[in-house]
Amino acid sequence: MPEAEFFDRLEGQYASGLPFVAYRKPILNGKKNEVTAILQQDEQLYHSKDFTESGFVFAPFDTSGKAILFPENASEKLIFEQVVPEEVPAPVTFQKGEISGEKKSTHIELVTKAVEALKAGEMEKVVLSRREEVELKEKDPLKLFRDLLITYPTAFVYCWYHPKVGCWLGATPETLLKVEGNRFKTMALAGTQKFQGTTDVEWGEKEKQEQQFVTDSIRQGLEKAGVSSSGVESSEPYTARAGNLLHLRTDINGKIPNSKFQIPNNNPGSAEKIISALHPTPAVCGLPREKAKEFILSEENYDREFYTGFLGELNLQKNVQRSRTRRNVENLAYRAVKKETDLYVNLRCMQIKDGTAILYIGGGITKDSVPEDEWQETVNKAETMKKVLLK
Ligand SMILES: C=C(O[C@H]1C=CC=C(C(=O)O)[C@@H]1O)C(=O)O
Repeated sequence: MPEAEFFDRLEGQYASGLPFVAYRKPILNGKKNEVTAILQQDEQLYHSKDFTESGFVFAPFDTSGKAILFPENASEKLIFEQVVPEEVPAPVTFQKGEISGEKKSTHIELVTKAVEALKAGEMEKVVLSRREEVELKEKDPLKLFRDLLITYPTAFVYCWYHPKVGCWLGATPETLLKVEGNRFKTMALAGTQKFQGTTDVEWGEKEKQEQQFVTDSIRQGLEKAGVSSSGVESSEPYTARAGNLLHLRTDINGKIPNSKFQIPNNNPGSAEKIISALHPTPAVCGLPREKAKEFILSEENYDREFYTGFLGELNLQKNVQRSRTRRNVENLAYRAVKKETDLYVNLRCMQIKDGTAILYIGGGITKDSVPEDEWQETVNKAETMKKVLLK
């Protein structure tokens, strides 16, 4: 479908107050640039019971909250091929919004309290966050989405809307889980520094340790979910760029080994166990998970809602390129039911409300964290989104 028609349909859906999501997966080696939209045909709020359904899921951080679903069978799907400029545009210079001194001191107090608890051995790591409001010049979320698409080719970029919930936008670097057939992929992402023209950088002990916690805990979680460690492979940690930031990343992938967790095409729901083993990862919550979650819920002083939750395709019918060769015709029955789950952690995101963007930004705290540095890290992360909002 032509790009103009795609966005006309989305504008129409938004103007009619009907739910939709538009998204593009990270572009790898300049290859895949499909932008997809899922347009729900009614304004009902559907929920996923156990991730056995098919559709697009939008889940909150707090697992006691319900995950919202745009069911595949109640939605229309649109696709256009994004033409990506050869050169990614240089980061836009933008006016820095004033951040109040009060915001800074509140965050520093929160981090200081956490460092004390970490030093006392109550937890090993906790991820703490804050919100920041930015007055929007461009108030149309779909225009902001178009800017995000161009600015962040290697992120999962989305714009999600439901009249009963609100509008969220983001460009996240973190995969929660990808399942195709009986293979899965996930990643351990943590540690942050500013990108200054090269990915060839040194990492401090604090960041290395913080990221190792995430890798270890994901592997343990997978094992608890029944995925034996012998079926899991991890890369060495490496530096990955996300906009104006760098993170330490380990890719983890493997085979879902026993028949109980096989994900054959007629049993699309078996991703559930792995989802609950992974979410919320120590990249967004902490370790031990329950202690860190308790600390976050009692000390952060606001509701994260969908920030650090997850979103993406759930058991969604995979797009198949159908050529007319005989072999493909014969394979069609099998191919047409091929399902894919592709979920991302909702980071570098914002909520659009009454002409204002509410940005959500956080960072991992360990006993060695320096509160002033942690504050600066949230300022750097906020820039990722402000680049598009304040240009
Ligand atoms: C919680 C966030 O980032 C996580 C992901 C990558 C690196 C992180 C860090 O260095 O602290 C965080 O764990 C956020 O961006 O709001």
